[in-house]
Amino acid sequence: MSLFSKLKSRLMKTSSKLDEGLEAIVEDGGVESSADEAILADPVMPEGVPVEPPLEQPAPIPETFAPQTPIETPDETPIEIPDAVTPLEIPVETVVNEAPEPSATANKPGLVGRLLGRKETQPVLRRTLDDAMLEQLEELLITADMGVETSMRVTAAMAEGRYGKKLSVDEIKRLMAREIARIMESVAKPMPLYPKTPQVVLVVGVNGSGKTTTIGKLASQFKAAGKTVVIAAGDTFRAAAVEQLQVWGTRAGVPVLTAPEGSDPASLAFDAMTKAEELGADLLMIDTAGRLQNRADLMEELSKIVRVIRKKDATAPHNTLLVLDATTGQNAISQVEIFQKLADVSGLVMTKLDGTARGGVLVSLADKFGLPIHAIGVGEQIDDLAPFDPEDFAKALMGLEV
Ligand SMILES: Nc1nc2c(ncn2[C@@H]2O[C@H](COP(=O)(O)OP(=O)(O)OP(=O)(O)O)[C@@H](O)[C@H]2O)c(=O)[nH]1
Repeated sequence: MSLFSKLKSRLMKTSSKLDEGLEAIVEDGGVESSADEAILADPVMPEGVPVEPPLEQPAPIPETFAPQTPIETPDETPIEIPDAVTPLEIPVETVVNEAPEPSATANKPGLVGRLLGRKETQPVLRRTLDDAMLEQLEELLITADMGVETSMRVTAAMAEGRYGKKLSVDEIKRLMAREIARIMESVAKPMPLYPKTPQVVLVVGVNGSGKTTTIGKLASQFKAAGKTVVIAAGDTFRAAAVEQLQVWGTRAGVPVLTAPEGSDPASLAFDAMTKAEELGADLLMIDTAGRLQNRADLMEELSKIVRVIRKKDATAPHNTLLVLDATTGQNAISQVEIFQKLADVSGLVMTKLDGTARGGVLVSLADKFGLPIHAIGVGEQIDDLAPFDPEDFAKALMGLEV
């Protein structure tokens, strides 16, 4: 199964919610019209046109992490990621030359066609885009957790130049997917890898958001890329959290450094730095506690970890990943606001996008904060961490085919 098909099947809850909603909206006052009517109404959106304008070059294949020019050591060459980690299944856009010319899409058969028995195009239900319809579309996006502002932005963009025109469900989906992909384009950035080692990755987020699982998945991908990884179980106050991380370490084949229950997480982080240096590790991933009940304590805990690791490397941590749970919907927005105050968040990973009808929250996050989205979690298995591709995501969210 291609990565896109997998993503699409995993995002089914959000897309089917949007699908059902869109059908109900178009049925409400929609009239049947021939398929070619849309072309007359809106020449820029013939059916089958790709969401994005055709690319001259094939789109780059996204990964959950990427080599990048170092901050501190600009002379060193970026690390090369072996092909083993390239998500080979990701389809490269091949639709470039397949978009039919509008005239070719107006495929009502002529006399010869009719004589040869070609069928008339099936009539499609379309509704005229007016204020009432726009309001309904906006509400639908809000129910998928896209947030009020982002939902308004998406519907306003799709309405531009199309007010009073007739639109079908499929046309609305394509217009929306195009706008969503546009909003998310600038935040789709794989996690940067630096030549400086050990690269310290601090992983933050509320308990249960999927930090442990994401660390395990990332460690497994790094390992497959030939990197040496060390994990530090920084949530020393919860034995269950440490055990869970050990399970993931075993799965990924990566050592997990632990400390006795209740010991100082900063001291563990310091020891982990020492160990990672001794082992010549490329990456040190530090799990942290996510108790928001006492924010002052958590802030102190996180800043102490940072202070201590900076004694060994003044540039650390090199990444601070905030892990967010998609099933919390708009609550993820306030989590970003809180963690931005607690730590210097450098990028996001959104988990549990499978099985939730609230996948639109990622669009809202991208629109509101513009923080890089490195990867998305689409299941509980070790390989269920996908690179974030805005176009595939937008299409999957809207239930469209590539
Ligand atoms: N369906 C699904 N479940 C996920 C995903 N990521 C994590 N989970 C599940 O979410 C639950 C919590 O994940 P953890 O990784 O333990 O979360 P945590 O943030 O480390 O939580 P604590 O250990 O309590 O701090 C587990 O049951 C995971 O299997 C995902 O992408 N999809």
